[in-house]
Amino acid sequence: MGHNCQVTTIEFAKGHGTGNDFVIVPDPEDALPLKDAQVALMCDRRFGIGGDGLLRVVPSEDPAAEWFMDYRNADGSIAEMCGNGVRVFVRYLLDKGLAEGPEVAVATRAGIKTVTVAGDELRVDMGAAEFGAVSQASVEGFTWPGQAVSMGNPHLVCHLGDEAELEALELFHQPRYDAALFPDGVNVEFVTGTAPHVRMRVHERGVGETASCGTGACAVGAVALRRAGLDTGVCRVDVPGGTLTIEVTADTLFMTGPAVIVAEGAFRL
Ligand SMILES: N[C@@H](CCC[C@H](N)C(=O)O)C(=O)O
Repeated sequence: MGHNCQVTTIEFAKGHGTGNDFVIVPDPEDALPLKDAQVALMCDRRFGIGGDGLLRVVPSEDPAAEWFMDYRNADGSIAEMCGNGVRVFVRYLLDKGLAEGPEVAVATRAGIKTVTVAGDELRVDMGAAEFGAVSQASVEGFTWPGQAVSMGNPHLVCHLGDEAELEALELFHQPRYDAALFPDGVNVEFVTGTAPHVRMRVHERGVGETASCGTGACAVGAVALRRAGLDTGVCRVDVPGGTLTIEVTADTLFMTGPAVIVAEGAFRL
């Protein structure tokens, strides 16, 4: 890559949702099956474009949706779902005239997600949070109990004592977790506050600490409501990059938040 004269250029856009940023690669012919190393290079903040993940826009094989979101983490690994990513994906489709609002169905590895334009923001039917075992996570010798939650992808939601503890947390490295419970890795959220308003930081599988994680905020909102004794309700989740609103209903969970496209270009691979 980059050492011979043959240069391939790849059209891309760049977008973010509450600071969780993505390289978007339109691939309407499904002709660019990017290798892990190529994804990692494009997501590299010094040697590439920079992003927490990559969203390849490819035709869907499911008749219920026109487009499939091929989501990859910054290290090139595949994840089942990305909540901020799906809003950014739909913002891109709408901007490019590849889909018509106000409701857009997107195929993902975690099934079809319906995204609805809600003023300046986008609201996603994420499907119900699935609660798993109680486990724990450790950072620098400190251990907190955590609740396993699946939003299609795996999460471990840990409640901390106070804001100072959350601020002081060192999330440069992957927190330690029970590898038997999460054989494919896990996204770990650290939370303070109680529903209807909580704050979180997150260490994402395949990425590191990010400014936001949509599926993580869904897991955190669902756990916060349950801890408050509520089966349904609304919880505001503040992340370092902004705010997401989580609504739990009797049979599903909605996430509402911003999605912005900030740049377009051609990457020389
Ligand atoms: N940032 C995403 C989650 C991306 C996938 C995650 N890192 C995983 O490996 O499961 C979101 O907004 O949900």
